[in-house]
Amino acid sequence: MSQIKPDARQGAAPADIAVSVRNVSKVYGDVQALKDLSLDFPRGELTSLLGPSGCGKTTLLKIIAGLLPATSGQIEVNGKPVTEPGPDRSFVFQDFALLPWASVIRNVAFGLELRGVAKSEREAIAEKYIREVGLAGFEQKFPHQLSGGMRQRVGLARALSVNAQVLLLDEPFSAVDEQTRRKFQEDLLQLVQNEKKTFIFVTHSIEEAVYVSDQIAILLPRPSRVSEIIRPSSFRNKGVDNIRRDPEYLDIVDSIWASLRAYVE
Ligand SMILES: Nc1ncnc2c1ncn2[C@@H]1O[C@H](COP(=O)(O)OP(=O)(O)OP(=O)(O)O)[C@@H](O)[C@H]1O
Repeated sequence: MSQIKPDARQGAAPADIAVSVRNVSKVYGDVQALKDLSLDFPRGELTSLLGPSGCGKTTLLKIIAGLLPATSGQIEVNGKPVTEPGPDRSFVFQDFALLPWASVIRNVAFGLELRGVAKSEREAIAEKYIREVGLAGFEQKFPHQLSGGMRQRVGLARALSVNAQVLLLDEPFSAVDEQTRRKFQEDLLQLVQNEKKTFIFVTHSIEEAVYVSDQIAILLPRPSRVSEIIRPSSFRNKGVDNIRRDPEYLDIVDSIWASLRAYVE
């Protein structure tokens, strides 16, 4: 692994940066949620934001999505300042945000429908991503006929089908059981490899962050700042079944827990 202190990050992170967060602060009334936070997200990689509850992870994700203005500082996606939501980014919400009256295929194709893409074309694209997230055969089902985990996959397929280059995932696996969660994590690794998109992933789980990430940004609270950036190196290509017993994986999990345990009330 490489551990990068935030102020030394430029030297060690890959040069091809898809999303750059520079000196971002966010104040809600008298709560300073983020303070002078800077962080780079390398293109084609998955970066996790990990930190105690209330440390501003969702706030940062929403600012990158353009759903919330920063109080100060800049965000750039592919070198362009973010001022509002745009087609280059897609947010997968914690609570699914599916259309209850629409079938899986219509839900997945919905972003393309809004963009005026013809029905046959958008359904072909939706089919591809429905397969890729493991929902083949469920195209004509409705959200209430699916488990929470399956609904989450519909949200992910919808985000992929609009071909956004940056996918923002806010605790996408929090509502599913442990076995489903593990399967999702494996699938996510595969998706990151296949899709070459930039994933920004919020999670509360140290193990999950280490399992799925190319880069982990540890955020500490009150006010939120980046305390450490960790880039696991040795286990990523050893196969999904071997990661959890890899010595580097176990070391990183332990060292993150040592950093965060003081913040658990
Ligand atoms: N709309 C809001 N108005 C006022 N304060 C807010 C608002 N949204 C978030 N906050 C505060 O900002 C801080 C950061 O919240 P945020 O939800 O970004 O943290 P988080 O790390 O995502 O938390 P969690 O892990 O619990 O989801 C918290 O103190 C929270 O109470």
